[in-house]
Amino acid sequence: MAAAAARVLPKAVTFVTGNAKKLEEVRAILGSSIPFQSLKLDLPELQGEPEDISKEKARMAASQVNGPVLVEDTCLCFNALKGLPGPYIKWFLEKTGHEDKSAFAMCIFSLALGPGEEPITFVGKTAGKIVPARGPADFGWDPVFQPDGFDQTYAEMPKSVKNQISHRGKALALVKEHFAAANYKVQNNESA
Ligand SMILES: O=c1[nH]c(=O)c2ncn([C@@H]3O[C@H](COP(=O)(O)OP(=O)(O)OP(=O)(O)O)[C@@H](O)[C@H]3O)c2[nH]1
Ligand SMILES: [Mg+2]
Repeated sequence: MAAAAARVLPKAVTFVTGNAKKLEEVRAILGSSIPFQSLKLDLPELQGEPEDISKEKARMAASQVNGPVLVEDTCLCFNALKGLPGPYIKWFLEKTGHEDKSAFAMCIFSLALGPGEEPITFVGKTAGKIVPARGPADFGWDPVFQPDGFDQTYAEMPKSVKNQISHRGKALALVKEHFAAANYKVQNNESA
């Protein structure tokens, strides 16, 4: 019996983000494994469960792009605060006496093949702890997150090492597996 026909996409997948540092990492991690173009859009910052936020971002992006999109939502979550995500990090570090500085970085990619299509999610998590800042401060909380098994923070390690072990690297490994299995065909390959 012949294999199921590959799904034809009207154009290459667009990775939508307003964050240049994310785009830099996604490019480095994906290389030429998945042909994609990118678009800088400031999507609304939604509230809710990380997976729902990521899916909703994908729905909004797919309707704006009118085609297949990939988006991601990232958070740094503290085990001491039952996984409460990111924005309270400064307060957490300076004002709280929590003994438990363990945390995890989580990245949830969502792929929507077009407007109105249910997004598929890919989750990557890296466990570590929150430490006083070390290393270059050009990407969010990289200086204060030290992954388990390493004596450097994300900011201190070479990019190639971060990308191999990071929340983003792990989630993108799943995205790559999905693309390899799905074998999408792009109708009008005008991606760069
Ligand atoms: O130190 C970091 N290392 C990382 O690997 C990383 N990934 C994301 N972030 C930051 O975490 C917040 C998430 O927000 P976020 O997912 O909504 O992203 P964003 O709003 O910047 O872009 P986007 O939503 O347009 O894609 C933003 O402040 C990002 O700068 C990171 N910080
Ligand atoms: Mg955002």
